[in-house]
Amino acid sequence: MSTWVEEYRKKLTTPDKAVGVVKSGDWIIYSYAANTLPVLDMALAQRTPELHDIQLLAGVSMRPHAVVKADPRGEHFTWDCVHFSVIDRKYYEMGRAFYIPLRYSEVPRYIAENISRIDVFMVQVSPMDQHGNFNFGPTISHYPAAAAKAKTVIVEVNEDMPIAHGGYGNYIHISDVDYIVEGGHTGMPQIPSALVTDVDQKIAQYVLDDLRDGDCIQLGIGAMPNALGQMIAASDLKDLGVHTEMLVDSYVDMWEAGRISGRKKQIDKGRMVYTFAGGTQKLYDFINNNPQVAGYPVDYTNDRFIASRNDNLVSINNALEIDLSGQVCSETIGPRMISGAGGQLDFVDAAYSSKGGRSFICMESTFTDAEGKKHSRIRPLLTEGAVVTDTRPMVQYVVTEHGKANLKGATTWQRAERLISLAHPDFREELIQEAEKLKIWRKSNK
Ligand SMILES: CC(=O)SCCNC(=O)CCNC(=O)[C@H](O)C(C)(C)COP(=O)(O)OP(=O)(O)OC[C@H]1O[C@@H](n2cnc3c(N)ncnc32)[C@H](O)[C@@H]1OP(=O)(O)O
Ligand SMILES: CCCC(=O)O
Repeated sequence: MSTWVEEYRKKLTTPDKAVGVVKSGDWIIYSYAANTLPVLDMALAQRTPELHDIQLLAGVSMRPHAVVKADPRGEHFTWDCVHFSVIDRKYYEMGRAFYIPLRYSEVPRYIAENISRIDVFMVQVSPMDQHGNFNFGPTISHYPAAAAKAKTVIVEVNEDMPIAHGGYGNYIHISDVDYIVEGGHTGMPQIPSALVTDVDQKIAQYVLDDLRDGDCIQLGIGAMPNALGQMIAASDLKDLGVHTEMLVDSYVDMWEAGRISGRKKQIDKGRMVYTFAGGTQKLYDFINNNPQVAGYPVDYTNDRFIASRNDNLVSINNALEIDLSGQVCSETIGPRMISGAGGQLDFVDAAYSSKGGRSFICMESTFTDAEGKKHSRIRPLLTEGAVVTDTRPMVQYVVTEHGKANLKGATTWQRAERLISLAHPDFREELIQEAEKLKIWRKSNK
């Protein structure tokens, strides 16, 4: 019997016993995204009445949580998110979730330096290999930092979790684990690609027109990046590379269509680099035992100095609104949280820092509210309470279904002119009047 099998037996316990280590006042990190924990979460929820003032650091939830259901008023567990998924956004609307404003690249450092202690790290992993390693599967993110900081590490084994190859940090060794819980076949969360509209396709076409053979791409989340992925798959682009934060289904389409080779990358040549993967079974099957993909901690993927070592890095992300000076908001509607800063600014910065690189911030020019009223996403000023995700000196290309504009180095009047040309025609006159009041409209334009 190998040493690791013996150690496995010693550390194997039931979910109830494992969560028995939690005490009132503890700080806990829950693994997230496709590693959202079903079994340990259920066991912890059963202890709700006896536990108080527990901080749960989580976010990007891809399954609902029993601890939130068991404590709808947040009297026992506080839900602190590094980023909101649709599920976390629902918790926030219930008054149950809080946000930690951070660039995603900083999360490991925040754990190492800015949290005084982590009492427990609970993480979903794949079954142990013969060397005593548990693979983190589709999400590496901040898990190595969490494991290094936590006083107690509990792994929940999911028999269905893919084994993902990585650069480093994609495994935790049994010697660094305190308790093992066997979750059985708990499946993988299935996140279907967002439905693509004609507007998404028009926006994606403007970006596609700018892509060149050998570019190294980062696609954000949502329908437009998904549309672009499908359009790249159908194009004749070749030798694309991938250095991204999130891996989604459309990368599999691009790979299968022969668009991605990674041959022109300066680092991680030939490999698709990411920090978390979320999509359908097609994606989880693709990453399983595939040496062509490499999962890394987020302070590698999203670090501007590392990412920008790849020439021609092209970042393509979505935003919610932009003001006429070029400040981009991608995370709130006024003061209402929608998602988070995530890795947007990391990649806007990295792409521009890369030789030949470019960054694209994309948005539909309008938003239609529940009453059917259209609002321009290009606004004189950001909605009161909105936060700035990308400051105006950082922003390069902005794209809507009405065109594409480069804001780098543009004066305030050029920004106003270029952005108004991207606005929906119904709003252009009103925007010009507001630009005049803001003293960013040239008299010679009249
Ligand atoms: C994982 C990665 O993305 S890696 C890329 C780097 N990270 C980032 O870019 C992080 C910041 N960006 C993001 O979070 C996203 O790209 C977003 C939020 C800007 C856009 O994401 P999408 O999924 O395309 O947004 P979507 O159009 O579905 O809008 C999200 C929500 O905001 C609401 N919303 C959007 N615009 C408005 C508006 N002007 N007024 C009111 N509500 C609005 C939508 O109704 C939706 O709400 P719901 O889910 O409750 O129905
Ligand atoms: C976890 C961060 C997700 C994002 O960048 O959108």
